[in-house]
Amino acid sequence: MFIDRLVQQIKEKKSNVVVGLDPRLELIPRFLQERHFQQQGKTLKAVEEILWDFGKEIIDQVWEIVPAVKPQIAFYEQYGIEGMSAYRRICRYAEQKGLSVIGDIKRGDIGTTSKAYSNGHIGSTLVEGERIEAFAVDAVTVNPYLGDDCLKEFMEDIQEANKGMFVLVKTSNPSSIQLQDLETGGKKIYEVVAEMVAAWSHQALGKCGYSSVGAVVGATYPEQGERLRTLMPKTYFLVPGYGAQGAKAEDIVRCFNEDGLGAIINSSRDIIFAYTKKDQHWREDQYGEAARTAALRMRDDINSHLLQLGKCYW
Ligand SMILES: O=C(O)c1cc(=O)[nH]c(=O)n1[C@@H]1O[C@H](COP(=O)(O)O)[C@@H](O)[C@H]1O
Repeated sequence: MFIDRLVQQIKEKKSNVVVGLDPRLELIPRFLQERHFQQQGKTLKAVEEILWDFGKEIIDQVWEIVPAVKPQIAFYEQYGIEGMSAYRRICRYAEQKGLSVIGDIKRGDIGTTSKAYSNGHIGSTLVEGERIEAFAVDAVTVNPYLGDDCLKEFMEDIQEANKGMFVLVKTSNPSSIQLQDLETGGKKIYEVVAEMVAAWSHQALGKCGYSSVGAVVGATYPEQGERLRTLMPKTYFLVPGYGAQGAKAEDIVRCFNEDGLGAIINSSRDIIFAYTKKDQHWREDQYGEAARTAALRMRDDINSHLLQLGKCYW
C-alpha cells in the first residue's frame, strides 16, 4: 500500500521531510533561463525545459535524503500544456528515483467529476477499452468541501491501485480560521472533517498501522495539530508551513505520534530556492547543493526535536 511504502522510505532515510517542488520562474537561476530562452525564444516550450532542468537537479540532490516530494500543480499549470508536460516529467523522474510523489492538486467535486480527477491523477483513464495512466502519481491532496461522495471516488484507486490521498483538514493559511474554525453542533468544522477522514482512514489501513488516507494539517496551528492528532490516530499527516510560513520544529512535533511516526513535513521555497538566501553565499550554479543542505538541516532540526521528546523512531 502507498502508506507502507512511504513509512518504509521514512525509516530507511531517517527523514520526515517532503521537498515541495513549487518552481517560480523568476527565482530560477538566470543562467538556466537564458540557456533555454536563447535556444527556443520566449516560449512556453522554453519554460517547460527550464522547469524540467531545475526540478531534475533538485531531485538529483535530494532523492537519497528525503522520502517524498510534493509538486504543486499550479506552478506548472500556469504555463499551460507545456507546464503540465513539465509536471508529468518531474513526477515520473522522482518516481524513478524511488521517491513517493504527492501531487498537490487540491481537487474535489461532485462524485462523477471527482472520479475523473482520480482517474487522471492517481488511477487510469479508459481509452478504447484500454486503461492508460495520465499522471498516476502515488498520492494527491484532496479538497473535502463537497463532502463524502467526493472522497469516495478517490477511494477506489486508493484501495485497488494502492495509491493515497491527503485530505485538507486544517490548512496553514491565515484565513483558514474563517471557515474551518466555525462551530457547528459544538465542534469546529475542521474537527468534523477530521472525523470524516478518520472514518475513511480505517478503510485503507496498511501493515504499518497507518492509513493511505491522510490529512493535511498546517504547521502554523500547533494546538489544533495536537488536537487533530488525537482525533485521527491512524491518519498520516502532511504538514506544510515549516520555514517560509513561519512554523518551527517545536510546532510540528505535536503532529507526531509517540512512535515517532505519523507526520511528514513539507517545505517548498526554503529548500528549492535556498541558494537565494543572502546570508549563505551560494553561487547561482550551486542551487542544487543549497537545496540539499537545506533539506539536511531541516531533517536534523526535526529529528533533534523529536529526540528530545523521546518521539524519534530511530
Ligand atoms: O496541501 C498543501 O500542500 C498545502 C496546504 C496548506 O494548508 N498550506 C500549504 O502551504 N500547502 C502547500 O504547501 C506548500 C508550502 O510552500 P512553502 O510555504 O514555500 O513551504 C505550497 O505548495 C502550498 O500550496
